[in-house]
Amino acid sequence: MVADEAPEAAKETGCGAADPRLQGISDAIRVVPHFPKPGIMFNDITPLLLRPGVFKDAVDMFVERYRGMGIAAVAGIEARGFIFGPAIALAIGAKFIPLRKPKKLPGDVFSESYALEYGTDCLEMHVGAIEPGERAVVVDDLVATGGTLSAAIKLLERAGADVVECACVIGLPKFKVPLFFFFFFCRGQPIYSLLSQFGKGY
Ligand SMILES: O=P(O)(O)OC[C@H]1O[C@H](OP(=O)(O)OP(=O)(O)O)[C@H](O)[C@@H]1O
Ligand SMILES: Nc1ncnc2[nH]cnc12
Repeated sequence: MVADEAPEAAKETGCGAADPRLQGISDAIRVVPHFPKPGIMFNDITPLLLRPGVFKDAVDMFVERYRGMGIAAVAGIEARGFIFGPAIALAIGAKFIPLRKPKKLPGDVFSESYALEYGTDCLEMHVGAIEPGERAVVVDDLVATGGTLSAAIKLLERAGADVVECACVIGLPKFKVPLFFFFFFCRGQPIYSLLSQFGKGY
């Protein structure tokens, strides 16, 4: 069942309000109140994954945006960035870089800690995964406070990468700085999200 508070198609994030695929993507997001903590409205993308056509629409929209842009690497954030990132990377001919939670990667790593809507966490990336000057896109399912994306951008920039954009299915207004600024930019990098939750009372 998909709750009617599901995010709306983004109006101004560059993907075009009229794209008919966005309604199906929006309809396939389930909002679960009070998960994993009281007060959190959890946006669950798993119903979308059960609809292959809708899942493909979401991946295709990212691929259409990033194909031909000289993107060398798609960096996916554990865990839900691992669902969308590899498909996008393969389709645009880029490598996939997993940005993992602590102590999962066996080699030398860069580490960045960050604050979450419901806790704190850390991301790690293998040293040598990306070369200085390579163009990268960061992929995740959702941006809320932007803390996770900020940590991902910091990791890539520490390795000398050129982070072109961050790509998410859902943008939630959990902003710590003025709304307009933060929705479109995270550490100076643009955020492209297919859906947004503006005006829904979050
Ligand atoms: O914009 P932010 O406030 O940083 O929140 C967004 C992050 O939160 C969720 O992951 P979570 O940390 O819950 O990890 P999980 O995917 O491993 O459950 C989501 O998949 C993003 O990575
Ligand atoms: N409200 C939310 N729903 C799903 N994932 C999240 N990550 C951070 N906030 C979230």
